[in-house]
Amino acid sequence: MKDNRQGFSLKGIGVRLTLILIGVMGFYLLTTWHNIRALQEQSRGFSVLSGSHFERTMYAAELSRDAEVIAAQALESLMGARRTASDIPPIDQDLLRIYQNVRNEIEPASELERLQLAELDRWQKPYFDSLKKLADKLSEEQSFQLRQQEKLNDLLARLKSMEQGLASPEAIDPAFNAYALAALSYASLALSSEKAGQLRRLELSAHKILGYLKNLPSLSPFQQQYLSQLTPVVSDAFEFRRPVLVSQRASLAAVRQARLYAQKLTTSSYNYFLTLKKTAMDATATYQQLVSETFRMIAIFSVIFVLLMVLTVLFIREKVVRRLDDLQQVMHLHMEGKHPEIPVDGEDEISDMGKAFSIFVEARRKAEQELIEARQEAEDANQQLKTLNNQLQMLSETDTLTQIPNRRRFEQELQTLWRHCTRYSHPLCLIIIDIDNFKLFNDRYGHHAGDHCLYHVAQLLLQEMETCQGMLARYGGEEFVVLLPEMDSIQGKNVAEQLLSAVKAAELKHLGSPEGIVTLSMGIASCLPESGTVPYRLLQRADEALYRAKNAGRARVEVA
Ligand SMILES: Nc1nc2c(ncn2[C@@H]2O[C@H](COP(=O)(O)OP(=O)(O)OP(=O)(O)O)[C@@H](O)[C@H]2O)c(=O)[nH]1
Repeated sequence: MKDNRQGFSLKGIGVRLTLILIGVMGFYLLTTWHNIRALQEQSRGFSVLSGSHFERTMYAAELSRDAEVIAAQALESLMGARRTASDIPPIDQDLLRIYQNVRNEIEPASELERLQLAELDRWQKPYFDSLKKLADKLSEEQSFQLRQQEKLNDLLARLKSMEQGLASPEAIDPAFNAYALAALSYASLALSSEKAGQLRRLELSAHKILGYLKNLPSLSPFQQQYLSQLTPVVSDAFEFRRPVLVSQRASLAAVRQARLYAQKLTTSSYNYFLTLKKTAMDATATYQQLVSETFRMIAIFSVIFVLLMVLTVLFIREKVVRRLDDLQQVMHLHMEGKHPEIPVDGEDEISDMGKAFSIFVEARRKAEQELIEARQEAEDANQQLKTLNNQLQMLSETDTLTQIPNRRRFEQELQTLWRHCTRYSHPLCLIIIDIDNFKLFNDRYGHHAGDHCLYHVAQLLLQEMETCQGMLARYGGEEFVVLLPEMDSIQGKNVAEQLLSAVKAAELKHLGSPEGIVTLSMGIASCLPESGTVPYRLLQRADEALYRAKNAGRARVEVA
């Protein structure tokens, strides 16, 4: 059995639609996969950004802040040391530890970061060493100040005592008193002096006054004793202040050193912070770019997807639905008997349907054509049969020799006219015609000539009968008969005379006849047929009339 199913072909509408749908679905899966990957990439980037860049940036910020706090605390310590010897806050060891912990958390992520962390580490040790040195210095200064406090109190008491000494009754020289008071003032100013140069200038001034007082010409015993006490007090004041200034200068230098390192450290950590911040900003920009790219791709894919779907719908509408509608319409029109052109374009299932329908229509058209032709042939055969039947009928009712109705036909017509005239009470006239001396004609001219004569006479009679309504037939042998419906004997006789004259006028040669030509004898009879009667009597009467015409000499008409 033949398998009519089509194999795999790209021209098939089903295969094409399937491929299109697979393509659209594949595109959809591809774009979805791409978007998922992009989102995963963005998610990972964002995790790195938040988990690494921002964390390390925060560490860098903490580092910078810790360095600043430690530096500020060191300054605070210094200020406290200058205010009072008992009020020096210690440098917070926790901050140092925290700073170190934060630093340990940071690992460089690039060459630039590594260099910046190296710079940070470069200043880290000197900075903390300087802080330690500062702390030691401040501690040392604290103990130094505690030791100096007693000396200071003693010195202040001695200065006060010397000042009070000038108010005794023995201090009567105002100039001496003024110079001594000036020397005491310089000594007092030395105790609050902040700079070594200033201290030296005050000391020079004080020693100049003391030299002047010693060189006075007439010093009283009181004045000599007072001067011997004043000179060590003034010298002690300057000797006391000098180490204090040295100690303060050393502390200040330690603070400046710590401050310098702090500045270096904070600058390094701030630079590192700026680098990490830039890295984080770059990562954020990259992330934003990825997001923008994803949105752009999604928008492009969506537009392409929508376009593909629209094209698919248009393709289905144009290549399937419209063609199916057209084919359906054409099929309906064919079913209604119209014959529009069947669409068979393409090589897919629909065009195959059109071709199959076209083959069916063509087969049907051929079948109908064959049916029509068969019908036509049948009709032709029928017509032919009818003609043959008619011819047969004619032959069966026509005399072969004379080509006029034979006796059988005559008798049928006689029965018909008999009934007709009976019904309508019309007369019916009958003429029997006999060729005179025909035996002699045969004998003289031969039977064949006799046949020809019979034919000739019949045709002459037939020709004459065209002018009147009636029927001519060969009754048998050389006898003819004429039926004249609705005619009486008189009218019948006129017709008979007319027939007689016509044959006579033809002058058919018959040397056996007294007149030398073919003549006719006729017997006429007519009647009003009645119901229940038969025409036999009418025939008999016409025959009797013919007999009389023969006996009367032939070539004449006799009426019954
Ligand atoms: N040639 C030919 N002769 C026929 C035909 N039928 C009859 N006859 C002849 O017609 C003749 C009739 O002769 P008859 O009956 O004696 O009559 P007749 O000779 O005509 O004499 P009347 O009738 O008395 O005038 C016969 O000789 C028949 O042979 C026919 O079909 N052909």
